[in-house]
Amino acid sequence: MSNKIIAANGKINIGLNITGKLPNGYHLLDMIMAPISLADFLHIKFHEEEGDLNITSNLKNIPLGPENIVYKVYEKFYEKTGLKKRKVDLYLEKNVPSEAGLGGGSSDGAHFLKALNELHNYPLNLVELIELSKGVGADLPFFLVNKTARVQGIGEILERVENNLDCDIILLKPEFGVSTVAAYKNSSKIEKMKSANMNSILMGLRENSLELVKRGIENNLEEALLVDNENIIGFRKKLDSIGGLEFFMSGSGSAYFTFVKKGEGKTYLSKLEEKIKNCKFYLCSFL
Ligand SMILES: C[C@@](CO)(OP(=O)(O)O)[C@H](O)COP(=O)(O)OP(=O)(O)OC[C@H]1O[C@@H](n2ccc(N)nc2=O)[C@H](O)[C@@H]1O
Ligand SMILES: Nc1ncnc2c1ncn2[C@@H]1O[C@H](COP(=O)(O)OP(=O)(O)O)[C@@H](O)[C@H]1O
Repeated sequence: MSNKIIAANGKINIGLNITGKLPNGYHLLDMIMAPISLADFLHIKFHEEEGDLNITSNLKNIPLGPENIVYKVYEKFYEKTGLKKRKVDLYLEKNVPSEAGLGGGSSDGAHFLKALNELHNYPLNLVELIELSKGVGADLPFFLVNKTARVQGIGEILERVENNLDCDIILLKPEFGVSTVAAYKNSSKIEKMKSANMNSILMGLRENSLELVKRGIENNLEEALLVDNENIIGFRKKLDSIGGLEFFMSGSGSAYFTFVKKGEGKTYLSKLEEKIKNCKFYLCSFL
């Protein structure tokens, strides 16, 4: 038997353009994704004998059976490799809020897949891992590389990019969630979507220029939700009324983030806590 504790970090999307749609309904994307220090922890006990995966967690509002992303990865890994299923006990210590656009569940799944592949002495290479994980969720391939990257395709085409942005990140998670499916569905209601300026974002990340990064950010999924999602419309209004800071939605939301100067995160966070109610705040950094 072997025990492991693995950090499964979250991510933020820095700019998200929808560039097309596949016959299967999935959308083609062009976005920057960056790993952040906020993380879940996978407490894994791998047994010698054959068996099944048993998941427990500190959270009660996520599925702990076959609907859990980690369970889906477990099934697919053994199906693909043909190896005998190991008995595994997993305690999922959740810190990344769910339905936030921070990739919480996706990261759990991708990190568990890497641990399974290592346990069995690497039967799958990175291309095979990406192919397998993409079938579980579009956000999983990013976490297999887990470095700041330009992400295209449905989420499986990854090109690492330089990220020298030296700042504190404040995440804001309002108490409501957002359905990723609804966000994508809504995008077809918009004639002409704004477009994130990837060159400005990439240059800003490379040159550590917050200005260049912020100037380039647009998120087509936020634009889509602003069509008729009352929760997002109300929260966006609230954020726009706060002077001095710019807020950006991560992925399909409902979490937003803002960049502040390194070391000033705590001060800004307490000011925001006074101004915005029914919202959780997280101070973190790029990983
Ligand atoms: C929006 C993004 C941006 O990074 O992240 P989150 O906000 O979820 O963190 C991802 O595209 C979400 O990836 P993920 O959450 O893994 O999506 P999946 O489970 O694969 O798909 C859920 C549903 O979202 C839609 N979907 C997802 C990805 C994609 N490229 N096109 C889509 O249209 C499909 O309707 C799909 O059935
Ligand atoms: N390991 C997991 N952690 C969190 N949510 C999970 C997990 N497995 C499945 N889910 C389900 O996936 C959805 C949100 O997944 P998550 O990746 O946390 O959100 P997002 O993709 O918006 O960042 C929720 O409906 C939740 O019930």
